[in-house]
Amino acid sequence: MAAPSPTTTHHRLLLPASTTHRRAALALAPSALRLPIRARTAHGARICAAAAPAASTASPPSSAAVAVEGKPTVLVAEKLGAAGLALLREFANVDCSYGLSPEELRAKISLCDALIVRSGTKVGRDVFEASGGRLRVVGRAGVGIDNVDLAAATEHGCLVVNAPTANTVAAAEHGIALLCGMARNIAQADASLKAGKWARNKYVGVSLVGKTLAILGFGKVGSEVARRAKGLGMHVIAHDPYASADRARAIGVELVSMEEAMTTADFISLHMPLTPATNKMLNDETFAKMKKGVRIINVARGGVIDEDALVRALDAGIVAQAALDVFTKEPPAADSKLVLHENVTVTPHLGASTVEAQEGVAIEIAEAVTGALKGELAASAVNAPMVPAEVLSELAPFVVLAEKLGRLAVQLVAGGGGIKSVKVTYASARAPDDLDTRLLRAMITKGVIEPISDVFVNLVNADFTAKQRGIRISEERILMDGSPETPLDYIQVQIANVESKFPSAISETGEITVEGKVKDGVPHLTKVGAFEVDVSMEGSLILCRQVDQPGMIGSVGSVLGEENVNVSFMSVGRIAPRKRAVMAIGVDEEPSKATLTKIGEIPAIEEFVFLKL
Ligand SMILES: NC(=O)c1ccc[n+]([C@@H]2O[C@H](COP(=O)([O-])OP(=O)(O)OC[C@H]3O[C@@H](n4cnc5c(N)ncnc54)[C@H](O)[C@@H]3O)[C@@H](O)[C@H]2O)c1
Ligand SMILES: O=C(O)[C@H](O)COP(=O)(O)O
Repeated sequence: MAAPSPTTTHHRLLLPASTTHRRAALALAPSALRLPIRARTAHGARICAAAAPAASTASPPSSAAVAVEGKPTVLVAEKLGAAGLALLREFANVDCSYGLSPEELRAKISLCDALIVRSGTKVGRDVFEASGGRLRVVGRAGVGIDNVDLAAATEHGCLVVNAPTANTVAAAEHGIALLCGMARNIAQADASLKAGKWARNKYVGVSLVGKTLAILGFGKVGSEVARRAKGLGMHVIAHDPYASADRARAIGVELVSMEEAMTTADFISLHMPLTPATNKMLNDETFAKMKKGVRIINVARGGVIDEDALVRALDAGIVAQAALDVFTKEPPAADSKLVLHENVTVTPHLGASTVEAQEGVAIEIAEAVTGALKGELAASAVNAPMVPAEVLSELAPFVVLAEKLGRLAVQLVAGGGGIKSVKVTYASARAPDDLDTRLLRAMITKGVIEPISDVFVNLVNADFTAKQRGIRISEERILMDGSPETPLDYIQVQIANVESKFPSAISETGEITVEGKVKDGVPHLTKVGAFEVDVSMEGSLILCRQVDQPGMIGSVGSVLGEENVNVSFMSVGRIAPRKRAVMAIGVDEEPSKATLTKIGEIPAIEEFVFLKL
């Protein structure tokens, strides 16, 4: 007979919480998904689950203005609009500390639940390490997240959200301003006149009408620039490997190859993110292909241009002029040849800097950060899978089932450290491409890993954590007959190549197997090994394998009754009458070791296990 081995588990939250607040968090606990969602779908945004408790008790930084006990602490490291700050203050202790050195940021961060930055603060691995696990959300008040180490954030289970829409128009307007200003030498002529000169012949410009503008990166800003340039009478083409040709056509823009963009454009405007693939995308080789006298505008990121190569192209006359808002190093060196070049117009990263955009960005990021801290769903998560709101809402009960099945399966393993392979089977009448299982997989992973480790698993770090522990999570679909209205018929979780402390949980094919369904919105355990049972998955569970004979329910029930342990449900699954059976008993209270030993001593009971759901 297997020795009783109660497994103690804590229901943890999707995002790390301070230990002292786990109790508060429990109130939120099905928590992982609190619906309805603060809808951002008006922007066409998709939504991803992130959850956490609303509070943390660690002392807030001394500089937080009114530090209220029990509220989370948000460090705002760069200037943020007043409306956003007001929203944050309704919910959190807000510490506005602008211009921190990297050392100061590292020193403060372990006292903060969330950090809000713009492009001027580098949030590297050192910051996540220094946070000691407390930092749960990084909010980028703007679009570009190249200053945040996303891999490190993910590894630390920290959600990164941005404000992707509020500064689009401002950036596009700045791009157009630079385009027009450069074509007519506005900045140079202004400086010349202020220096006492009247140089009418020197500053003859070029016209825009009829000229070809190539937009590289046809996303939000790129397409707004295109619309405006069309209004100026320009012929607009765009290169973007991921953009839809239909969307481009709808605004009269032709999508072309990089080669065609390089060789035909009179003006080139850059609007792609800085990634390893776009780093130094304009370089000696690409400048050599351009039309002589091309003009370049960059309001994206400095790093997408090889700046030394641009100086060479300007000196060689390949590039007639450049207008730059962004630089590889910001601020650039005072003696930067590029900045000081007479054919270059510069602004100090002002693309997003309009009053309207900054208020919008501040509100957008404050909503995203407070929502994530409250355990709501982040529409603008950048390091977690995005799941559409409607999908989340229908999957919500299956998410709870998924975590409980994972939690149950791992407790059945005799010594959990050796788990290498978890197989999940989803039985559904839906076509495979009509069922998004990423969230379910993350929750099963959470259920499997948390009881056997100290790590917090959430939607952000589930896949990473499983990989790091050498656990392969594989998924399989079974196509059922029936109505595709319900997303899933059942979920099965199997753990292969392990021994079980309840050997009856091992199926004919050799894996620990548990299966469950959602009935009336409640998760039910419907199969253990080869035995069919039907118990709702709440509280704790005793599984017994016994000889199927009369009086077993009464015998176990009376042992539990002697200790005043309330039985909430019972179900018996048997292979055949009077042969082996598995009895699943739900209990409201945790029985003492002595009581569990007494159950084990009932003669017909061959093995049993106590499990926490
Ligand atoms: N100067 C500023 O103050 C300012 C303000 C806002 C945005 N930005 C920057 O502008 C850029 C664009 O912002 P957005 O909001 O339009 O982003 P976005 O994600 O909507 O658009 C970026 C586009 O670039 C495309 N792209 C990716 N790789 C590419 C490649 N190799 N070649 C061509 N296209 C590629 C993507 O498919 C996408 O369509 C970002 O770098 C952002 O940080 C700067
Ligand atoms: O990526 C962005 O949103 C822009 O570059 C704006 O950056 P900022 O918030 O530092 O102005």
